[in-house]
Amino acid sequence: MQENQLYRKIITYLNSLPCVEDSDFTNLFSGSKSNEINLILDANQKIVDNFLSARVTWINEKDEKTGLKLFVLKIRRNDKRRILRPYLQHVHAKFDEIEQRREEVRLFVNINDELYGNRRWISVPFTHPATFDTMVIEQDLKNKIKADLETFLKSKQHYNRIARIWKRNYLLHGPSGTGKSTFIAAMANFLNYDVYNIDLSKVSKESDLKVLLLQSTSKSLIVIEDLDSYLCNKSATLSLSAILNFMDGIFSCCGDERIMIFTMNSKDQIDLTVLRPGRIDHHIHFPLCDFNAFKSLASSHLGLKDHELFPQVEENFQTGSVLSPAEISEIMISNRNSPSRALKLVISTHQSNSKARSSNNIR
Ligand SMILES: Nc1ncnc2c1ncn2[C@@H]1O[C@H](COP(=O)(O)OP(=O)(O)OP(=O)(O)O)[C@@H](O)[C@H]1O
Repeated sequence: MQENQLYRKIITYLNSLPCVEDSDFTNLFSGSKSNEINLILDANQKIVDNFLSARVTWINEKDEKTGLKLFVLKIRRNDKRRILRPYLQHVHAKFDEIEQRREEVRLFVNINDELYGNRRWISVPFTHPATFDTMVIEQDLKNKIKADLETFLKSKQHYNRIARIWKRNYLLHGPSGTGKSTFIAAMANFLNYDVYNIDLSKVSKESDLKVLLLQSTSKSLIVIEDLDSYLCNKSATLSLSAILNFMDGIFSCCGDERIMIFTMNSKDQIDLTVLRPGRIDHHIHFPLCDFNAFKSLASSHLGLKDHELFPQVEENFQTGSVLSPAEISEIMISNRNSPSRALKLVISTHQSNSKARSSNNIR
């Protein structure tokens, strides 16, 4: 069942009121910063608000039979006509203000558990430190992506005018360990968007996929990782048409200002209908490490701008790229106290991977 967005807005609004501290039972939760404590309204509590000199009462209830949580709103009969609509508009506006101010990005994962009732997502604060600055990708490409995202953010009217849904779909493709997941984190931090990460193995039918979209919010990244392995898996439960509908069907238009991101190790085996514009608007390739990428990693991980072993590393890289940034990064992290050892290991790993690759090619 779809989560009632108005319910979410009202909870957020009420939890922001100073009078939440006056209720008899309030839950205390630690916030994303170490010294932050948030008060969250408990069940069956009454909150009294004032609006345009009228008293407004909210009671937080739970329906015993259905388990549904609901709010009862009480306004005096004489005030109702005068304040009901403006008051609800006020709640909407305050909610938008709170969302704008909210710095915390959250990571949502889909669940398939009766315990959570109708909820399809659970979330935790998203604290991944990646930024575009820390990513090792070509500077030109980085600038293009940032510009594309900035244009997207300012394009609400443009999308409206051309009758298109305000969303953009990205495909990140490249071998394992080249930074696709890290890039998603950098994108979320750049946009300050929540991340909804869909695990398709927990989705058994197309309607569940639609509910997941309906229960996600605007200003979000909707992510499906390793889509190629799902599409090539003969025992996958969702059909190709379910995935195509998800990518740009009618349900993908609920909520706007969204970015969908799909990752693949390779798009070679993928049906072209998956990749057509609208389903994928922007393709970004994540390659294995070349010498320039290696130098960026050496600078950020080892503080090296140059080293006597650099020419030898460069010579190795000229024979082709066989190491991912993840592999090089790991070598550098484990040997950060000895840059020379780190570089020697990069060279020897590169050589052994190259040998393994060419003997595989011969066979
Ligand atoms: N281009 C990159 N820039 C900076 N760090 C990178 C890059 N690529 C990989 N890394 C580092 O390597 C690790 C693994 O990267 P990541 O998980 O993003 O790769 P991936 O492409 O998503 O891999 P997979 O396809 O296996 O999921 C991360 O800790 C990340 O910091």
